[in-house]
Amino acid sequence: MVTEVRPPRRDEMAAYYRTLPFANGLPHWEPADAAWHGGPEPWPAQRPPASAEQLEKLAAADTADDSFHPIAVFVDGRCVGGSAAISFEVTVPGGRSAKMAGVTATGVIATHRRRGHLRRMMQAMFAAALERGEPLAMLSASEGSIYGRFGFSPATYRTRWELTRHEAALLPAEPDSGSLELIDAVQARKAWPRVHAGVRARRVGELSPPPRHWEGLSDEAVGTDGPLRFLVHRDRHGDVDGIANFRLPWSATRDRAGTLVVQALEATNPVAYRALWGLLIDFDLTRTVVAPGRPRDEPLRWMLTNPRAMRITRETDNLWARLLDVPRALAQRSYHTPGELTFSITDDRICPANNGTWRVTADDSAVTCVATDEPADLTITLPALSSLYLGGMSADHLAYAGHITQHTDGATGRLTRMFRTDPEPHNSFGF
Ligand SMILES: CC(=O)SCCNC(=O)CCNC(=O)[C@H](O)C(C)(C)COP(=O)(O)OP(=O)(O)OC[C@H]1O[C@@H](n2cnc3c(N)ncnc32)[C@H](O)[C@@H]1OP(=O)(O)O
Repeated sequence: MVTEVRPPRRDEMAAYYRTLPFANGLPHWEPADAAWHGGPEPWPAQRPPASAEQLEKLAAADTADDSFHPIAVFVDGRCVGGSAAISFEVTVPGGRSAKMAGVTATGVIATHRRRGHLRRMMQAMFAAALERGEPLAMLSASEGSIYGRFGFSPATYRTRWELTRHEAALLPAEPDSGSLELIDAVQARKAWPRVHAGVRARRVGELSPPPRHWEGLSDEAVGTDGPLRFLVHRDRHGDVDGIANFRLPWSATRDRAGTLVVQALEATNPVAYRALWGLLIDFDLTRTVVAPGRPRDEPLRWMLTNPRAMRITRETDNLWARLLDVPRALAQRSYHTPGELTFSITDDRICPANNGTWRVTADDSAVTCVATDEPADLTITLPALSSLYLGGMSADHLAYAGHITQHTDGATGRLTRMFRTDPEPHNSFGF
């Protein structure tokens, strides 16, 4: 038996896609419409297996895309598993962009599972990412028990919240000198990249949009979800500084009728943000507003006369991070308070160059992370350091759970103060 792990050739792309759940018509693990978006269907319709034409179209698009790096496992020449890394940039604390390998579309066919094929693909993807100069990898996990063993750990969270229209009103604020406008999908495809670029520059965890990311925006209705509608805010000069995508799904049942689903909302300043929400939470003929995929620390809460009107109805991990090159990744971000910290990593079996003792030094002008022979202030597991990287997780809690062992008094507190970011990291779309 000959096992090969390598990128699929162009003529092998259809076989590669067929190892992935989506191409086989297998159910998505997340009942997106029901659980996240509040749509009227209890479960999204089963998708049929992708047709040969669809796979061919996908192969043409993916092979033309330089940021898409597929990997596959072949056993005796037959493709039995696949995955891919997408080259992204992610905003890290301090506002710089770090190169990142986004691992996605992973599957091993049922007859070949638990033989180490995913492990082989991960190793190959990590090595290729390091060669491309990407010091970290990220993914969203289908099952929470799979990816910790590869060094991944939650780094951002997302929530779904609901609000009852008659319970919610905005606190008074200065009059808005800008304006709101409903636009169509063609205009939205132009407006989104500008607003997103402004938001991404300032939001830790936000990703660079992949090629063709905004092309999917359309005015057409999808099933009972109703068409996507687009609302923009313009500042007093007429420039778009905020945008929202929302739906008013049709429903046969009275308790679900009148729901407005905000699928995305971004603004580059609080005035635009407030104005967009102001209209959406008080939209005629609606009763409930549902917002999926939002940050845990949504500022809207603090703009309401009754903060309790906004109820979190779901929360889950979003991006899982994995540092591939610890010193390089840590030197790319900045730190909340200046300081110096020495820490050891001993548990990285896949990227053993990360094992050792490192000293990170941050002052107002520069950050360094170098190997050192000095005694370590603390020992931290690679997944825990990966969780802390974007600054949204609690070092105290990770220490409490045994992922950090302190050797010098006060070292965990220093880690907390240096690594923390405010607001929490968030990514507005996945991959
Ligand atoms: C980032 C994304 O793309 S999320 C989408 C992931 N894909 C899916 O969930 C589709 C359905 N699942 C599958 O196709 C496969 O089960 C995969 C891809 C998740 C795993 O592939 P496999 O080839 O079986 O994994 P592999 O044999 O390399 O397993 C490596 C380790 O992970 C463990 N593992 C793999 N899958 C799972 C799982 N679903 N739950 C718990 N542990 C798992 C194995 O037990 C093994 O553990 P060990 O290192 O302690 O021995």
